[in-house]
Amino acid sequence: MHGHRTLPAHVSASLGHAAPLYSSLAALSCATEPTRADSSISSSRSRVRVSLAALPAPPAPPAHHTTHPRASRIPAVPSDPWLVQEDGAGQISLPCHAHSPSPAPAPQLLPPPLAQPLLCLCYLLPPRALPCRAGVDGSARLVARALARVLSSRSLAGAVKAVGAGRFSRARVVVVLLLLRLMSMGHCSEQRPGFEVTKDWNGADQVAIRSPRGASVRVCLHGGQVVSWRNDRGEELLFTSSKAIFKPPRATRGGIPICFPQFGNCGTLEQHGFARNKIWTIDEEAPPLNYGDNNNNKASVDLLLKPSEDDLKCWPHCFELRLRVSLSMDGDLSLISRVRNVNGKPFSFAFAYHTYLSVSDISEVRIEGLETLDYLDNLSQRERFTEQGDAITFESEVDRVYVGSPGVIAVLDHEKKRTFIVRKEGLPDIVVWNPWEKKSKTMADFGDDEYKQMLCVDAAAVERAITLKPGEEWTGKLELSAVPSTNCSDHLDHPGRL
Ligand SMILES: O=P(O)(O)OC[C@H]1O[C@@H](O)[C@H](O)[C@@H](O)[C@@H]1O
Repeated sequence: MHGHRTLPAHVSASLGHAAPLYSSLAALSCATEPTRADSSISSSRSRVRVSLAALPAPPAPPAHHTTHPRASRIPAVPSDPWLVQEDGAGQISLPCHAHSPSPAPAPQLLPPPLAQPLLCLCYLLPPRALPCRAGVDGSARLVARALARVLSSRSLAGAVKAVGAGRFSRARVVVVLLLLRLMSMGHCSEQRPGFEVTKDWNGADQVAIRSPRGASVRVCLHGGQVVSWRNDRGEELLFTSSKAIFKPPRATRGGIPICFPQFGNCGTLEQHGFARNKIWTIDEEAPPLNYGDNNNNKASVDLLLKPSEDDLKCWPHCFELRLRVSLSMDGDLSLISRVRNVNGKPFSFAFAYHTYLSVSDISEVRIEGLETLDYLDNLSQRERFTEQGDAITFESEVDRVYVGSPGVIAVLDHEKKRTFIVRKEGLPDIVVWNPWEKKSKTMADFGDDEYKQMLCVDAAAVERAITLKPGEEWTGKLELSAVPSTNCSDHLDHPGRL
């Protein structure tokens, strides 16, 4: 049976904003050449073969697994968010099946006079102009060409002939092409690859992003908290306590809790503010970032927190707190937070990425980049001291706010021969915390000896509150890389690379 076909969700995701175009073309194809859409077609000239034939349907998702509306546009195979696969012989597989929570909408037929230039467009768009993941690895053009072939013919000329009878001057085709290209380029910088949404222990949504090389990050909507960051060998880079309590409204001991709008107990709110205890939402409509964040080669998810009625009672300021969590191809993790004042009057806040780094043994760890800085010692009523010359090492409890710190610091784990490079923007301070033995024993959600395996190094704005006037927005960025210690000097030599 041959009816109008929509593109599989996999393919739609890879085509991004261009997907409706291809769907329409697919519909046209089915209308004109019904037998071809379900069969494998080979082009001996191009050696491109596209198989739209039935592939095994993916297994039904487990009961605890939901697919977010946006995630329905991403591959069913979560380990491949970059989607389009291409083998050495130039073969592209476009699986027909992808589970989608809602029935696919019926495609709209394009009138041939419109379809003709659009088909040309499929052929002519350069990869970068396609606002999609496939564009990142350069295979969008191949997909477009292959699709066009499946739709109608083996060559552009044949395809155009098969699709429409209308005649267009070259100039008109070029104008349409340029317009569409401009439109797609506008979306290009903000287009983000997909992610997978599952449930955590408490039924709260959790977002997973995976890079093709195997690195991954998981973010919990409870707290907007990154709870796991793994490198491409699958090694966990963030610490989470074995005694962590994963139950809202308690903050989870580990990962990267967001401290907002208060840091510590310096204010009237609960310790570290309420953001880490709230349920965030996935932000489908995140506005573009004001400054350049090169999202190519990154997969990301945008989260949003707005104050509830209860929040407004204890902190009467209307805000929007956005968090973009991105994972690069290399496995670097970046967090970009934006706080917008949607209030009628100014407000001030503190902020910190309370980052629990996983270390081999705290006695083997040192921090470079904070030497000679002033710090406020939380263990001495925030008295101000100056760090003396050397890299910071650990022999007892530490709870300090290093003020006016540089944009890049390094945390070296001697035993693991691993260095965390911490880059930050918009966050002048670095908080360093390790509870050590005695305090560990007083913490219900922390193992007695776990202080040896963690070190909190928080990019933060603590000493001086950030003030926003009505309508103003603040941005604070953290980027984390974990590199072999032998390579870390490269990173430290380029402090401006954020
Ligand atoms: O137990 P919490 O609220 O997660 O805070 C842990 C620590 O977080 C650190 O950032 C603070 O500097 C410490 O003072 C605090 O003890």
